[in-house]
Amino acid sequence: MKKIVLASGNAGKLREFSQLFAGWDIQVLPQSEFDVPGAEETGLSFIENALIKARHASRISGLPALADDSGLAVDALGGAPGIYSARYAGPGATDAENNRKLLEALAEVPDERRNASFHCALAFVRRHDDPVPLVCSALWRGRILREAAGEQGFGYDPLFFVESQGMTSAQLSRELKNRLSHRALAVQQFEALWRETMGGSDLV
Ligand SMILES: O=c1nc[nH]c2c1ncn2[C@H]1C[C@H](O)[C@@H](COP(=O)(O)OP(=O)(O)OP(=O)(O)O)O1
Ligand SMILES: [Mg+2]
Repeated sequence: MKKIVLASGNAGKLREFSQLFAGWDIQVLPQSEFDVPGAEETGLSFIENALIKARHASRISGLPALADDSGLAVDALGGAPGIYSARYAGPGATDAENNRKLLEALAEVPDERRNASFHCALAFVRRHDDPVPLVCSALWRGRILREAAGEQGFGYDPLFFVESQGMTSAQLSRELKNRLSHRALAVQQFEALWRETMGGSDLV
């Protein structure tokens, strides 16, 4: 089976991807298997950072690589923390620290102005210098609660209220989150691009 590297060190993402790619005829291996260290995320957009991470993992592993750059954009904060979501409370911040900082930043914001969206950009490269990467992105709308609820998922999930389900994304089953989320929607787009581009090719 063809192997690709999943250019992420985030255990929550890796769990979701293993389910999202379950039916595919490719083997998706985490970058830790190739001793790929985290890349410096110097881009100004999710897409730029996804490309940086994919190229970095492909360069080190010598395999095709797929990266996810994602985060939470809060309307009342002008789109923050955005691409800085993972480092919102500082370099190496934990999910709990980031969530606490978000609640503090929104302490004075009324319920009707707490809209937010999760964004996910995916980038796939066949080689580190691939000039025609596959790139796609998607978003998922929700609202930021005043306290955490739910134990599933990771990151900002306990604060992200999904209106259509009446619960946070940390209260959704793994299956349901993987049908509704920004990451699930981006993988659907990726599948279409993959079929269109890779169908019948020996590039990967
Ligand atoms: O479904 C999600 N549910 C909750 N939180 C989420 C989700 N998706 C992204 N997030 C948050 C987590 C982290 O604060 C940031 C991603 O940052 P991001 O740089 O893409 O990932 P990361 O540094 O954790 O791992 P890596 O870069 O190795 O993939 O957005
Ligand atoms: Mg990161």
